[in-house]
Amino acid sequence: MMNLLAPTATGAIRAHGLTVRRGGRTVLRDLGFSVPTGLITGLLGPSGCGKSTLMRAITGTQAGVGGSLDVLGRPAGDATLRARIGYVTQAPSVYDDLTVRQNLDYFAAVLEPGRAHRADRRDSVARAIDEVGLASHADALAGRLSGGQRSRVSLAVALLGTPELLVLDEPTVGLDPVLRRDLWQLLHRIAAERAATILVSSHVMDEAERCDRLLLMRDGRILADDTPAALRARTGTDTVEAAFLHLVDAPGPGPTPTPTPTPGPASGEPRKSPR
Ligand SMILES: Nc1ncnc2c1ncn2[C@@H]1O[C@H](COP(=O)(O)OP(=O)(O)OP(=O)(O)O)[C@@H](O)[C@H]1O
Repeated sequence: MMNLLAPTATGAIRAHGLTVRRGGRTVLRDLGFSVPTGLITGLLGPSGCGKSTLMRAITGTQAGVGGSLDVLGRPAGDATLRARIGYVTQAPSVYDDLTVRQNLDYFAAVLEPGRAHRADRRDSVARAIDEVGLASHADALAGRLSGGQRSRVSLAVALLGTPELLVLDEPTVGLDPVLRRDLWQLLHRIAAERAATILVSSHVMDEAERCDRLLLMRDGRILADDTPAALRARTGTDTVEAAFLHLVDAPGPGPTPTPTPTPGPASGEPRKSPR
């Protein structure tokens, strides 16, 4: 049986010897990893470890990138990838003086301009608003929404155009525990219903348990590329946070950055669990 939780040769993102220099410093160093298609991969690590830089490299918005980085079968930054990736940055651009629907209409028109696409745009805006649960707020000004609702507007913008890959930079920052849980449930629904690959960053280790796979980062390097269960088992710990600390304290050159194949859904970690 195919192992759904292990990276495959046709992973959505594949990096080899990936290095990024910013401001004269090497901030990502010789990264090698694979992000499997159709799963939620969490990119976790302390503030400043390089999560946003890696996401920028993946979305083709970062200069100074060396090594090999393939996204959806194309080199990162390739023009054909623009419509295939939805990217929500840490400072998402939502216009406060527009309604939710007007915000989405605007971004839809940028993505798919022209009168000929008007009906498509209307459908894709309606679908995105519905998917993020904002149908009842579609005509509310974005500036009057709560933090959780605003982050769902950003997510809806990223869903326009039916992207195959969603890259979300710390979408749960500033949300209370209930809103965080709701957003994770929404991400799992989107991954399942759209068969999309989601790469989501967080510096909150307890969010790791909500991911199908994890890339743990520290100081510009990948510490581990595994499932939460395999990480806990490999390090003999009860939580991903403890596993992370175990890896940080490990003597020598540290754990191998290459992915460890792990048991699939049949062995105890379901593909989609209620989160
Ligand atoms: N514009 C920049 N020029 C030079 N160095 C930068 C720039 N932006 C970030 N850096 C450096 O790159 C490193 C990685 O930063 P990055 O923002 O990718 O980390 P992060 O893990 O996303 O942090 P956070 O969780 O706080 O957002 C840090 O050492 C940071 O100081």
